[in-house]
Amino acid sequence: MAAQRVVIGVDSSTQSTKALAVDLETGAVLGEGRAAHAVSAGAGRESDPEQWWRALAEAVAGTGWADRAAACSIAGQQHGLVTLDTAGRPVRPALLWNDVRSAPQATGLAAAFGAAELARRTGSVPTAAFTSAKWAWLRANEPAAADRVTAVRLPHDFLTERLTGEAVTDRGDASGTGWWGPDGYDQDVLARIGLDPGLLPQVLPPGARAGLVRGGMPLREGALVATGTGDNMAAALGLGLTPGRPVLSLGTSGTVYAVGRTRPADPTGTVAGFADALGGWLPLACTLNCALAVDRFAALVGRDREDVEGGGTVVVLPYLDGERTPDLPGASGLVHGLRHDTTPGQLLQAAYDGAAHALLAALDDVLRAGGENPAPDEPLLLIGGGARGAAWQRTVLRLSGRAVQVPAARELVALGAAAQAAALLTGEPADAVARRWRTAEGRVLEPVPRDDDTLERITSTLRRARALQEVPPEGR
Ligand SMILES: Nc1ncnc2c1ncn2[C@@H]1O[C@H](COP(=O)(O)OP(=O)(O)O)[C@@H](O)[C@H]1O
Ligand SMILES: O=C(CO)[C@@H](O)[C@H](O)COP(=O)(O)O
Repeated sequence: MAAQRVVIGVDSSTQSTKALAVDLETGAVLGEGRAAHAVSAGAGRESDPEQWWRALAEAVAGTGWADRAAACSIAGQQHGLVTLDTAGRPVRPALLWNDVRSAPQATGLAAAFGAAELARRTGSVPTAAFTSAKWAWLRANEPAAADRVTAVRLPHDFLTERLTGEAVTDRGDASGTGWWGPDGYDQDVLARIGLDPGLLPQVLPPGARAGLVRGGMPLREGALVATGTGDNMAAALGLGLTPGRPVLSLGTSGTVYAVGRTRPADPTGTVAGFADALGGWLPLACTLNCALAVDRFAALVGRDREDVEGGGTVVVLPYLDGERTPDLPGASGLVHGLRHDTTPGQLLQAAYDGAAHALLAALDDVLRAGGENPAPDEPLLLIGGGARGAAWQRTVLRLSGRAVQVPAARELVALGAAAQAAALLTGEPADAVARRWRTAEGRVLEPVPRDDDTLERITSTLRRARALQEVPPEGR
């Protein structure tokens, strides 16, 4: 009865699709598949949703269980604007979470409603990342394309709908649109950006079934499909996260978050007030430049990513994609404090430090926004591609001053999706499935004294460099 025992979880994230086939009882990973995505360069960040669909087929085939799994679920990068025509085909490439061209539209929305009022309504003050700003950008810059749109989806909704034929989403990913609040879609925000609510998917309750896999699909016909969710919400499920336990995720984006018991509404916009994929909240701060930006910096200085050196006073703000935390969408990379004796290894270490700085600074705000008390003794869970790197681990230990736990399980977003799929079969909450699978277990790295001098040097450089960084983003 193999079909009863195995579920597939998918992470369709910025750089790739990753799929895991997981044993329902034990959580053992039975097979893995992966396929890369292309992201546009230049002023914007776009990807073709058809490419995600092909990558999904390749990744699930790679698990070896696509034709036998009993249930599946798809998690995806948050916020992306997927626009479809009457045939369900993309009208244009998706505008991704790290496309900063929509910054003026985000500012316009905050000005129209008031930042505090938007935080009260939708949980968040929108930045360029939010789908509401992206739709407003499309309306302003490509009105003919916007007029052809008959359905608006998030990346994971698009893939779930292709599999099932059902136009549905979940509260976690919906909370990153900027047009969803506790009472459902916010009609005033939608009216302001000129988006017909009839174009949006239905928000299903936590634990609901999205539908069944249709015939002719890359997964077994009739397999159950869970709602899926945003990648950060899925990782929270995948860790079996309980309230107040902080997570730092080092991927293309850097994120810091914790499950909260109270609904966040940070009027400063540093903490996004997301919902989780269950009934709670997931306050989160996100940077645009994390592991990918540091790797790019390593290539620039001609070093392997682990080839770092301590010492020196150079500061790097690695804002290669603009930045979201702090909200400087037009910012660019900046090196300050170079001396004759600065080494390439010190420059690279400074890039790690500059990438970690804002995330760690936001950690306590994230906890407070969810109604939790900061608990400095609680080990920080470290996940995402960067969590495997020794230089990243040492950087986080040194700049946080706290213990760090690195789960042995690697693909926590895909595991969270798998837990959501498993929950459809067993009736358990998805986070309880993940705790039963012991997914968060892993090495705990002992704390070291916090390097306050480095943190202060970065804070001070950031403050003095504001005139250079507070510029409009390139592009329309
Ligand atoms: N062993 C490693 N050590 C340090 N960094 C790594 C390692 N493997 C991957 N990375 C970094 O992780 C990034 C991918 O992270 P991941 O969380 O998979 O990305 P995504 O944002 O697409 O979800 C890569 O761009 C790379 O910078
Ligand atoms: O925008 C956010 C969170 O608000 C990002 O975290 C995206 O969800 C993309 O994630 P990765 O592809 O880097 O995992």
